[in-house]
Amino acid sequence: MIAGPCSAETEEQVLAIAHQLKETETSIFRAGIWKPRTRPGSFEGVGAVGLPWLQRARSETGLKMAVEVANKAHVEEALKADIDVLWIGARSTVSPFIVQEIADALAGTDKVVLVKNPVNPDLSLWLGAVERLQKANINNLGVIHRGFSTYLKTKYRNNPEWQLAIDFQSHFPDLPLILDPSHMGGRRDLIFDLSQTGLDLNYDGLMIETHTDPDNAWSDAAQQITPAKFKQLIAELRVRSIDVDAKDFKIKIHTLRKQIDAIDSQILSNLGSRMKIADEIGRLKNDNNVAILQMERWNEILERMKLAGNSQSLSEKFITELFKAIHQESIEHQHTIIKNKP
Ligand SMILES: O=C(O)C(=O)C[C@]1(C(=O)O)C=C[C@@H](O)C=C1
Repeated sequence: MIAGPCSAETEEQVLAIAHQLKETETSIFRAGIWKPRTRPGSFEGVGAVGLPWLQRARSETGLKMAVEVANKAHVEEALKADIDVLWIGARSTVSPFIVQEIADALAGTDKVVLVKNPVNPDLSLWLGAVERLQKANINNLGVIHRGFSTYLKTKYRNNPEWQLAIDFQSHFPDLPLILDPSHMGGRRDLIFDLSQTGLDLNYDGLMIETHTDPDNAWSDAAQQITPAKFKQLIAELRVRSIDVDAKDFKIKIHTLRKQIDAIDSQILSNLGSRMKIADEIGRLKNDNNVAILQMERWNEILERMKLAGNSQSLSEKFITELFKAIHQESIEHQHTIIKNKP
């Protein structure tokens, strides 16, 4: 559990929050000292003067201290202050130059370094940042999933894109994966559900912004909660185990998974049959000099499937993505046919 204010504001604020969090499940206290803000003019952090506040909070509470670092100077200051955990923010992870600068400044450290996902949903940037740190011989690594920018309007400040984090994990299965529901949701009322989803997906930890007076926080007021609310939220969360030994569970899940395997094979075989028909249409189009893309027909299929999906409790988003992928594959098949048989 990592908790603490978005920003360190005053020494009193840091100490008050840390003392309240000491009575909770928190093991690491977070506080932004240098705050990268999208636009100039808002509070950009107290800077290095806040580091002694964190040192005092650590000696009074025993909590480990975490700050964000965004360049070489920040790393040097944070290491000098013996901060325990340093995290690289989403706006830094997008920049290989900055990540390299931070990695060089941290080279060989045994401090814990956490890498937030890049602002945009680009898996390679996230992987690349971790690789740069590993190359600099930094071995106490972890990652933080805080969601991604999107031009689509969603209820989240940063869209979760859960699959991207799962893809990340398949590349680095041993790195601790932490969820940041505060930045993902951007709203207090979304923190619980996001946290529970994280635990259901077997995340290793949570980073939650907490403040003694959230409404008057100097940054990100809408997404912070009081230490008391944090304590209650943690108590209500259900931590899942990856597996249980219960015989009944094992038998039931085995049977259900067999059913899924059979249905998956059926889906694949149906897709293969559909593609064979698309190939035939491709040959017909080629013989008659007809264009591959048939917008009207494609729209008709999509609308019909969305309606049918609805009655099977399948979301419009899922149906659209599924059929777009099928249509794309069909078009690629027809291209291959036309290329090979002019
Ligand atoms: O109906 C066609 O013309 C097809 O080639 C089939 C199909 C499809 O896969 O459904 C593929 C491409 C067209 O844009 C429309 C539909």
